[in-house]
Amino acid sequence: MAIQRILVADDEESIRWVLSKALKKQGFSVDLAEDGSQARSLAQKNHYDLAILDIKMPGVQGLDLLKLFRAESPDTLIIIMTAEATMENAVSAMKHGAYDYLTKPFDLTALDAIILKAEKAADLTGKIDHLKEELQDHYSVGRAIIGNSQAMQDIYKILGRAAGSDVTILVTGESGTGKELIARAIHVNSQRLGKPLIALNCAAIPHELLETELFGHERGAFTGATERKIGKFEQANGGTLFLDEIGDMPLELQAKLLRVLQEKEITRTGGNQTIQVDVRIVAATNQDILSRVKEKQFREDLYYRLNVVPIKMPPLRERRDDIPLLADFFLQKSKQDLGIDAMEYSEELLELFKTYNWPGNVRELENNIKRAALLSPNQVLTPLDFPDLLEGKKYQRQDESLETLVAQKLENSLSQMNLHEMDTLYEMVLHQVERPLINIVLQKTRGNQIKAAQILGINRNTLRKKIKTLEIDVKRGDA
Ligand SMILES: Nc1ncnc2c1ncn2[C@@H]1O[C@H](COP(=O)(O)OP(=O)(O)OP(=O)(O)O)[C@@H](O)[C@H]1O
Repeated sequence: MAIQRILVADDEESIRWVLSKALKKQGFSVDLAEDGSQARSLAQKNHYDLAILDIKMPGVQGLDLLKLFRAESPDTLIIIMTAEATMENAVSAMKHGAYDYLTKPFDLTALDAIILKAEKAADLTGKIDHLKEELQDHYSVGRAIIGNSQAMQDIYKILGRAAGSDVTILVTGESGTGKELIARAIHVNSQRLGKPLIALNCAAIPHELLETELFGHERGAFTGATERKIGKFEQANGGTLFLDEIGDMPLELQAKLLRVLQEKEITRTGGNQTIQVDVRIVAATNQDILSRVKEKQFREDLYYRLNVVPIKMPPLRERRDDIPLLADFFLQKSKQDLGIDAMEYSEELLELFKTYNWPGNVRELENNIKRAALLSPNQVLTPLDFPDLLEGKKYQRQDESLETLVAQKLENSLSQMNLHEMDTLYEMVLHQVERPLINIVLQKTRGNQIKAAQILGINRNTLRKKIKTLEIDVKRGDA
């Protein structure tokens, strides 16, 4: 990751002008903000490799911007500009994670020296990130596929036969049946292991951006293309490209994809150079792709080009034999993640698992088990720990719902208070709910705040603030 895009925020026009000129001359792309609020909205829209922020600005101050960057874009390097070289300023900037600071007035050689140092740091960070990704890739690409049912064994056979060659594979099946897992297994079992496995979800990206996402673009290819972008095809060169939800690809792009697959070369948008690519394609869809072909929404020629080897993932309800194995696997995983030793299923629950319909397939089973392991105070999990499944089966006992329990408790407590004398009731009640909630989750995660924030679905910083204001003892996990 070299430095390409820089944000300069200063309310003095002359400083903006000098910095912008000097930085652009060195080939950087530069955005300017004349106050803190403008800087903040630019930072929310774009990613900056480096931000040079004045410490004192109207609107949001430089140090607050610095904190914002640290929280939302931690890899952006920050240089703070201060008018006076007071120690408080410098210390405060560095303490909050600034990369360096400049004292005004500065000459451009001081700026050059800092930029050069920052470039080296960015380069190093890029290398470390790359190594981390490689390591992560190595350990996560080959995630275990669980299942011994006949249906899964048939799939393993096809996988074994087809993975080693470069044939294109089309994986179909309902959502949550493990299509992405299969794509990873294909990559891991091919000669392309060690090369990139790049995934693109065609449904998650707006149609108009999909083309440049796949093939990249040159700088200046269209308004807003301030930098060259390398597309997924080039990123996957030598490896595998997993095109998820291929059924959602717009027709014009299908034609282009077909050409690329035949010619094995791409052209970046706005460019005229053809680039050779050696990429193995695994595509997946949860739609009935043949009906899309009949409706002329999916090109027949592309369908045949992708569907050289079809793999159809069976829904979980059609391979119920695998349910106990999967349930065990996910419970072990949750116990490990949460640091719990003892927890098991009741017979009744296993029966419910086997008879439930699982419209969300393996993903639904996995998520339900994770949630129950986290929230249940019991060592033996029963159907009551799985309200979603009971709701699905329509025999949930209303009086067990959390809301009803809280309402009863609240009514009891409030009846013993003189409400007319209260002035912070709302806050007091919220604290009393928040404190035990955060405590329980912290206990389950053994004080790991990153995991706890993830489980609660709140920002790490928000959790940190709450721990402070609610005076929760993190080590012990109680107040
Ligand atoms: N056989 C399996 N063994 C272990 N875990 C599985 C299995 N099948 C699916 N999973 C897990 O279920 C979750 C969903 O799987 P995956 O994302 O591969 O499904 P998908 O079919 O690609 O879903 P979607 O169509 O919604 O993208 C993942 O967390 C995955 O690890």
